[in-house]
Amino acid sequence: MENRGNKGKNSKGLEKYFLISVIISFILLVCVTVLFVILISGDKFRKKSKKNNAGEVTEVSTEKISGDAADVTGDSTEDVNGTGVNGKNSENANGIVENSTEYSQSEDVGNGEELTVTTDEEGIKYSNDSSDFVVLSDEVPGVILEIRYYSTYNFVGDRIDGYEEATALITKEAAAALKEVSKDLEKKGYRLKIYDAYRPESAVENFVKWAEDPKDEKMKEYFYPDIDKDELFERGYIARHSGHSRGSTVDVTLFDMKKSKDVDMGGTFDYFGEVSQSFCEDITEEQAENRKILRDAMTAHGFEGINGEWWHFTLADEPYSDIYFDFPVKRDSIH
Ligand SMILES: C[C@@H](N)C(=O)N[C@H](C)C(=O)O
Ligand SMILES: [Zn+2]
Repeated sequence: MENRGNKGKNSKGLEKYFLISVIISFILLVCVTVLFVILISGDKFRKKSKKNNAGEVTEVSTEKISGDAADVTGDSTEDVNGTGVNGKNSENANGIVENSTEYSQSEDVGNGEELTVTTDEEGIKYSNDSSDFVVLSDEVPGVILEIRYYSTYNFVGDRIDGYEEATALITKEAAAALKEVSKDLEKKGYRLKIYDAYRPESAVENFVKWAEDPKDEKMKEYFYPDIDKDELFERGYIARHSGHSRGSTVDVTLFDMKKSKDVDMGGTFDYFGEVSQSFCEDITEEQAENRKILRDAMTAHGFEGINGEWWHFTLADEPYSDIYFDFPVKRDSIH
């Protein structure tokens, strides 16, 4: 009887130890899990927080996403703090897809205005805020528009992405300066004819895509007969980040009101070759003088030309010297 009583006591004691060790193991498991979760989320937070130029903390994800690249290629857009973060995914050499994310912030652009600006992984700033832009023909009476990238008569041979109407948009500052240029030239019997003004980033992307297709040379004989298509960017005839996208650049020529025709500049718009150089010596004196009339009128009101293209001028004191805009060329883009 006493033996049976001891056996009963021993098995109860064993049960007790078993129960206690189960409880301890369970508590240990919970602790390890909690610790693991804290470590993981801490790491993620450290990666996501980065100070922007203004000293504010902005979301910048450098998160690595492994797995099937096909699932994650393309652009992703995610709203963060109401401003937006655009992630562009690219696969690295190890087959890991890196989400090198752009970030957006509100930026004081120095003229009392705040713009929402997105900075990409190369540090290039973009905005789709058109609030400082106007319709050029509303501000400069008598200006003539021949918007080549809306038409198909340009070096690509098609309407260019982002040109949705045959109109010209430009910053208020550049429009005010052009108005003065136009007034001066009118006294001499000329009007300004505009080929291009603000150029959306999407248009530049269209140029880049076109340049990557060596078979598409349908406009070669008119615009670049002596230059290999694959050298147009390299030689500076077309820019990957164009001053036009900053909103204060125009491509312009003179229209003679008495003769009712374009003034002879000894070369045509977007001809990629030496004759387009502003001070080309291979043109007549009269043609050189005509280029001078245009250049003098533009520089008198704050524009600067470039050597490679007699028709291309940028407002020297441009309001957005490092911001590239991307909204469509159409009246509706202006509020
Ligand atoms: C493409 C041509 N019209 C032009 O604008 N070229 C300059 C270099 C640019 O792309 O800004
Ligand atoms: Zn130009």
